[in-house]
Formats: sequence, structure tokens, C-alpha cells
Amino acid sequence: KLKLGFYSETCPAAESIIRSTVRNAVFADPNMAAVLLRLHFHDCFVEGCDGSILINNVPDPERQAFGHQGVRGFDVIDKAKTQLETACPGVVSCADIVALAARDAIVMTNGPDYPVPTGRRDGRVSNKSLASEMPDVSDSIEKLKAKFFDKGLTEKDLVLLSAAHTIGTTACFFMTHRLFNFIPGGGSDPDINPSFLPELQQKCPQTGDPNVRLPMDEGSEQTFDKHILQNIKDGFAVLESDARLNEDLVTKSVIDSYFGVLNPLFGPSFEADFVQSVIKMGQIGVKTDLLGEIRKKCSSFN
Ligand code: HEM
Ligand SMILES: [Ca+2]
Ligand SMILES: [Ca+2]
Repeated sequence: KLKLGFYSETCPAAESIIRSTVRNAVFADPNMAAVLLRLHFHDCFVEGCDGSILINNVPDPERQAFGHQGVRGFDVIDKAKTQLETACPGVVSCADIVALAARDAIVMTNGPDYPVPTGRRDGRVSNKSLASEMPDVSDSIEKLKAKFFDKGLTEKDLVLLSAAHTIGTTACFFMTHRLFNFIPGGGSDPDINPSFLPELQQKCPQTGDPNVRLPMDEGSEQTFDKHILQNIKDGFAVLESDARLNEDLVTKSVIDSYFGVLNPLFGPSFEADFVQSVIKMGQIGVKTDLLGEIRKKCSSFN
């Protein structure tokens, strides 16, 4: 089982080393905050939060899977690991670095700070055939829910964790289905607010460069806040999977709960609820005690 402050005796500086590495990376490139948060999600959903996505010294490593398209941030994790190996060799797992870096990335974008239970050990498996549980932008709401249920996550978790799209950008690559092929024979997702559609189509034209990037939370892409949920409510969701959350009665009521007339004085707190969900995500399939290993280098098995 994970516990708070797992390294308090064996490597007291662990969390501060990771935080300063993340801080430097985000100062140098503000997009790194979103990149690191996404990395944590992709690690946890395949083989559990065990650093399996970090491996690159085997044939067909997991990170090459289609479902991990565009995932980055490995160099930041490696940088933190190098410093940790100097301070306390062989002690801090790469899986914990990923979880802690995601927390620090949220803090760097004005999101909530929270304690991360630690003690994850690094997995010994990484293969690109194992990433089929990754949600896809074009999954139906039923499929998204099912993929989250399979990981022990509820509809509420699905909404709150999708709200991580409050920071960061998407490549136009993920937009073509929604903008030009949503309706068989051609046509866009009717959920897109008509005043937003021309802007999206202009930024991501059908025959344009699929690598062009656009913010997922229009107007607030550098700040960790509930603005993304307002955008989803209003038809300003950029990602197809985010838009689906507003069509389902259960997920829609979760979104609406953060905008009640009594909010923010009495309603549920988006930040507090997000923290619960992300801590839960961070426990998926963790390997502790005698399982796994503590890698010496995050990109290779020992
Ligand atoms: C519900 C299922 C989800 C789907 C289908 C999905 C899909 C995507 C896609 C297609 C992108 C754009 C990637 C790119 O172009 O580089 C993206 C970005 C991102 N996702 Fe998700 N995502 C989901 C859930 C999550 C969760 C649970 C988290 C974290 C808790 C998360 C965090 C992020 C972040 C922070 C980015 C921005 C990355 C950047 O700016 O480079 N996503 N997501
Ligand atoms: Ca993993
Ligand atoms: Ca935002």
C-alpha cells in the first residue's frame, strides 16, 4: 500500500528535488505543465502507475503505442531521476517521480496542491501491444465510462479527470474526425457551438498541417481552473471526448454541480474533488513492497 511521505527517511529531499526540476522545466516551457500531467494519466492507464511508459530500451516499447500519440515529458523525468540518484541512489521509483511531477505541474499552473501517497515501484513490462485500454477521443460516452470503470474510476472521476484539459493543447490531428467526418459522408459534431465552429475549422482546416496545436480550454489554457467545464457546458469543448460529457445525464449533472447558484459558497469544490480523483488515479494498479523494482534509469529496466 502507498503511504504519505514514503521517502521521508530514505530520501528526505526527494519531493523538493522533483518540485524544483518541474519548476525549472515549466519556467523554460510553460507547456511542460500539461505535458507532465498527461504523462501521469497515460502511465496509470496502462499496466498501472508503474513507469511502464518511460521505457525505451526494448523492442516495441509501450510509448510507441497509438494510444500514447504525442505523449512527452520523458526528459524532465530523466532529469529529476539523475539528481535523485546522486542524492539517494536506488531509492526513488520512476513511477513516483511521474506522480509527484504531475502534482507539481498542477501547482505551477495555479491549481490545488495536495499530498501524493508514494511507494510505487517500477514495472518490468513495457510493450506497445498493451495500450488498448487507453481512451480514444472518438470513443462514445459509454465506452469512455467503461474504460474508466475498468480502472475503478466513476463517472464523477471521468468528468473531473477530463477537466485536466483545463491546461494544454491538442494537435489538429485529433480534430479532423470531429470537424469534418463526424457525420458519415462529411460534417461536423453538432455539439460544437455554431459561433465556435468557424474558428476551429479555420485553425484546423481539413487539409492543413495535423501538427498545428490549439488550446483545449479556450481562454484559460495556462491556468488550472474549472473554466474548461464552463466551456464544455457552452459547446466550446475542443476535444470530442470532452464534448460527450455534456450529453450524458450523469456526467452532465456532475459538470452542473460546480455551477449551482450557491457555488462557490456552498456547492462542491472543483479543486477539492479533482484532488480526490487524481489521487485515486494515481493508485491504479500500483506495485508495492516486493513487486517490481526501483529503476536506476527511468528509460530502461535494471
Ligand atoms: C477521458 C479520456 C481522455 C481522452 C480521450 C484524452 C485525449 C487527449 C488528447 C487527444 C489530447 C491531445 C494530445 C496531443 O495532441 O498532444 C489530450 C491532451 C491532454 N490530456 Fe487528455 N484525454 C483524456 C483524459 C485525460 C486525463 C484523465 C488527463 C489527466 C488527468 C488528461 C490530461 C491531458 C493534458 C494535460 C493534455 C494536454 C497535453 C499537452 O498540452 O501537451 N487527459 N488528451
Ligand atoms: Ca504504466
Ligand atoms: Ca483553464
